Amino acid sequence: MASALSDCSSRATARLLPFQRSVQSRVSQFQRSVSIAWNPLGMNAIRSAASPHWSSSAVAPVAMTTETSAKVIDGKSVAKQIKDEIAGEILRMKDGTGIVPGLAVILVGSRKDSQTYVRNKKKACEAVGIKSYEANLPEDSTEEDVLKHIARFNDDPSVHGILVQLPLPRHMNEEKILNAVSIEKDVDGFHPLNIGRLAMQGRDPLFVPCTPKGCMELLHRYGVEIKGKRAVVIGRSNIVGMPAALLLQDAESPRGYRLVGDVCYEEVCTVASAITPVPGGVGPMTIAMLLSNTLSSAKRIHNFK
Ligand SMILES: Nc1nc(=O)c2c([nH]1)NC[C@@H]1CN(c3ccc(C(=O)N[C@@H](CCC(=O)O)C(=O)O)cc3)C=[N+]21
Repeated sequence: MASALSDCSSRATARLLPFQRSVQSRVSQFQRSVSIAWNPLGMNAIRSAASPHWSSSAVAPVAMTTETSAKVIDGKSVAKQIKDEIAGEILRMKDGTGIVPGLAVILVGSRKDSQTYVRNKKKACEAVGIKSYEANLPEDSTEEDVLKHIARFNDDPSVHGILVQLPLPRHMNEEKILNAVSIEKDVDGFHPLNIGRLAMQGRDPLFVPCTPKGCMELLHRYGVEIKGKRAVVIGRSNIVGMPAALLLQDAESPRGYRLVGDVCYEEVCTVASAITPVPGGVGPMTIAMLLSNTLSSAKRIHNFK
């Protein structure tokens, strides 16, 4: 048995061969979103495996002509549940302290996809009671312009999370800009210090990157045990693949690297016990985790338990 998280930023595009009986998942980023597939029980067990952890309302079978088909992990419904929990916590915090969490998003340029993501994040913030702040800078801004906005948000006590929408225009040094975000407000978890801490035993990062965190949360909420399983992560981008691998290792999985390839959803459905769809899988979870990180940040900064 094996599982895989694949990151479509990698060049690997091989299709899963059904006879391998291995589990594949796909974690893509940016324009595409993410799938997780998991086969903890093996193919024969799939149809009879009615684990008590699987909430029937959150699980739907995929229409397939083949004999077996994976449970579809409903990221959208889990994300909604999490957002409801967050909204409750924000009310409690507001009642207790008068403070509401604030998220600042910096968008440079006018990429349509980035504008859509930013709009969706803003809507999600409003829905749970997070105040959102926005800085929209023109494509030809300088690094210094962006750094100035980061510094302003770093110093603004009503802002608890800062997100610099990626990708940045080519003329900018991404590392330099992400480095400037205060580590206490780095709700994306992209600051080198947060990523470094994720890799170190016994030094918890202040924030875990939202997409891999969302994948782990889906596995957790669906009762999928990670300990002792073999996991394959495809792609090692700083924001999805690499932190995903670190989080899975944390769960005491054996270590090792091997390139497997991208996933073919239709084929994987026949061998995996569970898979996340696109849309409605990891994408909505990414946003829910961003809200969760922003809430945790506000709680930490104001010492609200
Ligand atoms: N600093 C930064 N942090 C990010 O977290 C970040 C980023 N930059 N740049 C872009 C990527 C992409 N990303 C997505 C979030 C939600 C969906 C999402 O909710 N997708 C929906 C589909 C939406 C649609 O209808 O197209 C779904 O999968 O169901 C997708 C992609 C966050 N990103």
